[in-house]
Amino acid sequence: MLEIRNLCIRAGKRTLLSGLNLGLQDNRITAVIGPSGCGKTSILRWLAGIAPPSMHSDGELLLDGDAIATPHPALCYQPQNDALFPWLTIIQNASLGLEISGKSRREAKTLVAPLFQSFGLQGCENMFPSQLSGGMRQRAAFLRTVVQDGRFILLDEPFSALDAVTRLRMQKWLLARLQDRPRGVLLITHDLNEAAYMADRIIVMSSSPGRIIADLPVDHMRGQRGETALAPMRDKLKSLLLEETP
Ligand SMILES: Nc1ncnc2c1ncn2[C@@H]1O[C@H](COP(=O)(O)OP(=O)(O)OP(=O)(O)O)[C@@H](O)[C@H]1O
Repeated sequence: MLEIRNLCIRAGKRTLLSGLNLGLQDNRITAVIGPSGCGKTSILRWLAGIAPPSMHSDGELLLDGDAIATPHPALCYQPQNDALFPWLTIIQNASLGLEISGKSRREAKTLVAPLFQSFGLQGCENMFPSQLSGGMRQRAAFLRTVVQDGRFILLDEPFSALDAVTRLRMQKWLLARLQDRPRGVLLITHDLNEAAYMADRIIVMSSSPGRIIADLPVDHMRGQRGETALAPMRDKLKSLLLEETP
């Protein structure tokens, strides 16, 4: 269990978050939705230990009841922008997290290479990020994050740059991967259908300052949610967000 306790974030005189508490269960997908600017990315950056110096953060992070410092090897983070290094090839970028965690370059490439096919990146291994489309770069960043196999995976709009079919393919890939290797996932998304389709639990946030206004369990089994299950949840999320957005 990963627990955020009493997280306060300020940027200058502005309070973004004031006393946010959130527990994330192992092996569950928790989606976070909320209006633009309510602080979703700021929470993830804080969890990843990369909050910008212009923000002042205060709060406690506990893993199985013990306070931990960040960055922490149990937490893998995919930022909203792909953050690929332009001077590294795609396979070098995708292997980087594994290398940082102690794998040899060869070992890391052996683990990463077989996934290029499923990610639609076959043939791009030795290209540089500037030679790829935005959607391809986002998939490379997603690949880099999931292969690290952290106990908790923090995803900030991981599929936002993908076309509808590729997005669905990647969502299904992640669900299948989690079936084989259960992990806790914190998924930030603006796509209400994605939240309703993928998550076991959906947190709805409001802004100024950011706070949790709803914490909704999703009853149906992941990956087996047809339109009759998805539609009422989407409607509920939409009405909650409409109430909160001026
Ligand atoms: N480096 C920074 N320094 C100061 N303020 C920042 C910084 N980055 C973001 N902010 C401000 O913090 C607030 C929250 O931003 P954040 O990116 O966490 O929101 P968000 O909910 O993820 O938004 P979105 O859904 O648009 O990605 C915004 O008002 C933003 O302007």
